[in-house]
Parts: sequence; structure tokens; C-alpha cells
Amino acid sequence: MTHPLSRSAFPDLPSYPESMIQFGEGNFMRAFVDWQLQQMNNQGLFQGSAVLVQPIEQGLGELLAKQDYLYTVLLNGIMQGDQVNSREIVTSVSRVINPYTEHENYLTLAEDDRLEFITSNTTEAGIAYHPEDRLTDTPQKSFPGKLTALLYKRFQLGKKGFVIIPCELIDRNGEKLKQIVLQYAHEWQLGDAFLEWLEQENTFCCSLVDRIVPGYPRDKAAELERELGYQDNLMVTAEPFLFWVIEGPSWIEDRLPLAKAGLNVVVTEDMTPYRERKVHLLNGPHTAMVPLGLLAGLETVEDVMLDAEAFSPFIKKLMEQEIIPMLDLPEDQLLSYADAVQERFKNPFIRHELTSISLNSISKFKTRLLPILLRFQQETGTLPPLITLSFAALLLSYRGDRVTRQDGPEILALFDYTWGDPAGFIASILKEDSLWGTGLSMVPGLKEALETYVRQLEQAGSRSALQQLI
Ligand SMILES: NC(=O)c1ccc[n+]([C@@H]2O[C@H](COP(=O)([O-])OP(=O)(O)OC[C@H]3O[C@@H](n4cnc5c(N)ncnc54)[C@H](O)[C@@H]3O)[C@@H](O)[C@H]2O)c1
Ligand SMILES: O=P(O)(O)OC[C@@H](O)[C@@H](O)[C@H](O)[C@H](O)CO
Repeated sequence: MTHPLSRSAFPDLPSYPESMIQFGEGNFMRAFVDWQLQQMNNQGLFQGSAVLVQPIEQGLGELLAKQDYLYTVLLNGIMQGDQVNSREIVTSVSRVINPYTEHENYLTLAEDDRLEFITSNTTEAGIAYHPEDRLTDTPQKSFPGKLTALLYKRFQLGKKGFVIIPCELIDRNGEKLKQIVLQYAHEWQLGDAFLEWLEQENTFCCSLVDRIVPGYPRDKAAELERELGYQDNLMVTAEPFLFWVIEGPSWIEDRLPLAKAGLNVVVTEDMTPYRERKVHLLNGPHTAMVPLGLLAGLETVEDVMLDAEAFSPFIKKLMEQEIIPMLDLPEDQLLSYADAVQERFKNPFIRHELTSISLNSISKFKTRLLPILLRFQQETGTLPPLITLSFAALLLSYRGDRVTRQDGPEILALFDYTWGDPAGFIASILKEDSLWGTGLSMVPGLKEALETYVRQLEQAGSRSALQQLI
């Protein structure tokens, strides 16, 4: 019988003063930002912890409190040729505030001069504007609304601002967040002095994050708890690799000495090339493999990468012949990045489920693969066959009879309606600008290619369809 993870069971674990407010208590942030705070603390380069704010009412606050805000990060994989299987109890989370049940405590954060940084990961849905949010709400529904209320209180107290580094996987995340905060400041009539304070005293950075974090190791939890000697309901598995690009002034490196602690963190004036490379060459292949893999009965990214007959050559060819030629970066750098990504995908120590990547696949296809398909078509006059096949598999998988779909109800309803007429389905779905950001009916040959591929996928299966293209 193992005991629960707690500070009384490990009385020697250190505590640190709060220096960061973090919106989001999910797996990713705990294995990424908080784990990095821990590494800086371990090396004596930093003395700080994060106070976590639940962005939505339901969350992990109570579970974390039961474990005195401790949890274990398990890093599993290969780094620079060496196997890594590390386990570390993270002590850099001080507490969790649920603004829905303790709103006063939430606003009290504005009073603490030691708090310098704000980070967030509220999923792609989090940096959003809700017209019904008001300053007087306790709390506002949206994350930017909650943040605006906190910043306004800080301003009213005459205190300095924050360095704000969102980690959501959306393009120009810091700019979008700032734009919505400014919108609320105008709408709520918070005054010119506040607007000036926002601009002068706060630094909104854009950032790009990269670490594969499959999260709680459901299949191995009991075995791991026996090995660790304690129960941990919040342990998180992740790969050892990480990369964080922060677009902002270089002094951030002094105040947050991540690179100095040996962490793979870059502070730069322009993160665009890093973002393009990651979103298209890592997230793109993830999204491309999901519908084809699920239709073939594969379960994990590793299953895909171990399938030497069809799926692994598909990923290599997709990267090298369809994605890399469409990116504006030196080819040799892109090829070596692609090799490294394929190695990470093969990581035998983590179980990265295709179903977990499949969540909201339509918007992922739109940002990760569609721009490549369109550029390929414009530049070569032909469609990229592998991306187009994967697009066909995505559309087929959204019929919902072969693969469990995970997407917004309005998107699923649209697919149900459109699939109601199988003969006209492709033509109808391509017209839906709301899904693709642009009408796709005019893309030469796309409708016909998708019709052919959907037929082929239905008749012969995704493995056979792939084998004809690799
Ligand atoms: N897991 C990974 O490998 C990985 C890697 C890089 C980036 N990411 C990104 O990080 C995000 C979170 O991933 P995770 O694995 O931590 O998931 P998670 O489910 O463990 O955590 C989700 C977090 O987002 C918050 N959230 C959910 N819906 C929200 C909404 N509508 N508004 C505001 N907040 C909301 C939750 O409160 C929680 O804090 C994902 O969007 C993902 O794209 C994940
Ligand atoms: O996290 P999602 O669901 O947006 O996308 C799934 C994966 O592509 C993603 O989590 C990658 O593993 C991650 O972006 C690597 O840094």
C-alpha cells in the first residue's frame, strides 16, 4: 500500500516565493513551464514558483491541493543518443486559485509586488473575446476578460505591470491576447491612463512551445506508483525534448534565466520561422497521420512510425516532398528538423494516442496542412497527393461511422447534414468557408481528387491507398 504524495511525506522538499501567475493547470503547463521553473530553482538561478489560476470552473485545483500542489514529471525518451527515464517531484507550483469560487483571492494577486510574470495555456479556445464579459463579473467568462480585470486592479494600485507570455498554440498569441485586453479596456471605459499603463508598463510576448506531453500514464499508473512508492493522481509523462521560443526584448533572458539553466529556450525578435517550421513539420504530420491511421486501426504515433510498409514512409515522404519544399527556410535545416521529429515520433517510452491528437481535427487541418496544400497547388499546378489523401481520410472520418469524432457540436452537425447527401458531399463541404477560412471549390482538381480518394479509402482501406502513393 503506497501513501499519497504530500509535503508531510517529503518534508525536505523546498518551497519558493510566488513570482508567476499562470492561467491553466493542465498537463502541458505543468510539464513545460512549471518544470522549467523547477530546473532554474534547482540550479539556484531563480527563486520562484507559480500560482495557478483555473481558467474555467472545472479543473484540477482540488486534486492538486490534496497533494499539496506537488506532482511528478516523468520524462521518457532518447536525448542526444542517451536514454532518459527521469522522475522528479515538481515543487514550483505554490497553489491553485479557482476564480469562480474565490474571486477575492484572485484579485488579491494584483497586490503582490513579487509577481512579475504571467503565463497561460488555455487551449486554442482560450484566447477569445466574449461580448457579454463585464468588469463587474466575478469572474468574467473569458481568460482575456479575467486578465483585464486583474490588470486593471494592478493599475489602480499604482503598481508595475507584468511580462506576459502566453503559450497557446495559436499564431501571434501575445498580440491576440493584448488586442482582446485592449478591446475590453475600451469597452469597459477603463480610461486613457489605464491604456497607457498597459502599453508602457507591460510586455506582451508571443511564444511558441514544443514538447510532446501525453499526460497521465493511465495504462502504467499502478506500476509507476509501486516504483515511485507514493500515489500521484497528477503525474505527467512527457518527452525529454523541449523548445520554447519567446518573441520579446532580450532582457527577458536576465529576468527568466531559462537558457542559462541549459534549457532549450530562445528569446528572439522574430519567431515566425520557428513557428512555420514547427506547425507545418511537426503538427502537420501529426494531423495528417490521424485519420489515415485511425481508419487502418492504428492507435498511437509509435504504431504509425513502426509501420514500415506504408505509414512510416508516408510520413517521411509527406515531410520531404510536400511540406519542406513549401517552407521558406534553408532546406538542409528543415531536413535535419524533419529527421529529429521522426525520431521523436518513434519514442518507444511514451504512448501518444492518435485519438488525443484528433481533437478538433478540422481547425488543425486548416492551420497545419491546408496552407501547404494551397501553396503547393499554386506553385506546381498539381495537388500534393499525400496531403490530399489525408484530407479525404479526414472528411471520411467525420462521417462518424468508422472513427469517433471529437469536434465542436456545430462542426459535427454540419458534417452530419452534408454527409446526408453522399453524392454531393465533397462539393458541399468544400464550399464551407467557415471550416476552411476560404472557399475551396475553386481549387483546381481538388473536388475530383477527394472524390477519387474517398472512394479508394472506402473500397480498399487507407493502407492500400497509401501504398499506391509512396
Ligand atoms: N500535450 C501536448 O503534447 C501539447 C504540446 C504543446 C502544446 N499543447 C497545447 O496545450 C493545450 C493544453 O494541453 P494539455 O495537454 O495541457 O491539456 P489539458 O486538458 O491537460 O489542459 C487544458 C487546460 O486548458 C484549460 N481550458 C480548456 N478549455 C478552455 C477554455 N475553453 N477556455 C479557457 N481555458 C480552457 C483547462 O482549464 C486546462 O487548464 C492544448 O491546446 C495543446 O494544443 C499540448
Ligand atoms: O496539442 P494539440 O491537440 O493541439 O495537437 C496535438 C499534437 O500535434 C501536439 O500536442 C504536439 O505533440 C505538440 O505541439 C508538440 O509540441
